[in-house]
Amino acid sequence: MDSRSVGVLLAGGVGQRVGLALPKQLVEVAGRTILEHSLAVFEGAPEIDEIVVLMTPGHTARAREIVERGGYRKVSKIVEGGASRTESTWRALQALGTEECDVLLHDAVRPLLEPRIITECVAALRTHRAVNVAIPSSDTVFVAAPGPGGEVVGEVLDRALLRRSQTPQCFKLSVIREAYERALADPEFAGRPATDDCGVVLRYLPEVPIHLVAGSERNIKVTHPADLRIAELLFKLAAEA
Ligand SMILES: Nc1ccn([C@@H]2O[C@H](COP(=O)(O)OP(=O)(O)OP(=O)(O)O)[C@@H](O)[C@H]2O)c(=O)n1
Ligand SMILES: C[C@](O)(CO)[C@H](O)COP(=O)(O)O
Repeated sequence: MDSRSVGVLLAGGVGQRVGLALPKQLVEVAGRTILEHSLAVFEGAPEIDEIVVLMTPGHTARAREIVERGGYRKVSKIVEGGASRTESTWRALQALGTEECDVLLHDAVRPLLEPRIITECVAALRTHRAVNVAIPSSDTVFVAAPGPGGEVVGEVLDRALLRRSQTPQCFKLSVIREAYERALADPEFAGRPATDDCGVVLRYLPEVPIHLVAGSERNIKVTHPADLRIAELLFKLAAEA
């Protein structure tokens, strides 16, 4: 029998880099909030049984309104997010309890996620315990090094080996829970946090291979003000296609 699959929408951030009064997931793009675009993708995915939303403190009532008005029946919980992305993930794991399931942790601010990626992630979790979504880098990437007048180009990395992580990042619940329990027990974790959930698994459960599913250039993370315009354009192009 297939496992229950839970989509976790991480929407607990404040959107400091976008710099608006509202968290960016509550900003409207192409006629609806970014949060609602992401909700719609998970609600419409036949592989997803349940959705848990992590929302910025002070905005859970708005999230509930969006969920109720949009009729997103798979949403089982709206939980307050933590002070960092990893804290929000941990809160989501606590809200899920201990019964084994597949967990797909998604940045709510990636509203252009394609259903194909969810399908492939859920399929991959039948044979793998951890799955990431990634794309190759089309830019050359190097390590910046301190130089005489500021930063200079340090080591140029082998681009053929480089990938850019996206979301959803997907795990058996027992795996991601164990990784987080070890991270939270490590006094050094707070001072050197991971920038994504795969980073937590890689550091604390290195014996678990993280299988890769191909992401998409469209699956952008709305991070800076220009990304709102890019997302709008991508939705427009999709509607015209
Ligand atoms: N405490 C946090 C911080 C981030 N996130 C979520 O993680 C995703 C990726 O984070 P990011 O793009 O960094 O969002 P913000 O933290 O809101 O942005 P910023 O860093 O510019 O403040 C977003 O969907 C965001 O809402 C979260 O659930 N809880
Ligand atoms: C999880 C992530 O989207 C993978 O690329 C990224 O690490 C999130 O970074 P952010 O600084 O929290 O936006």
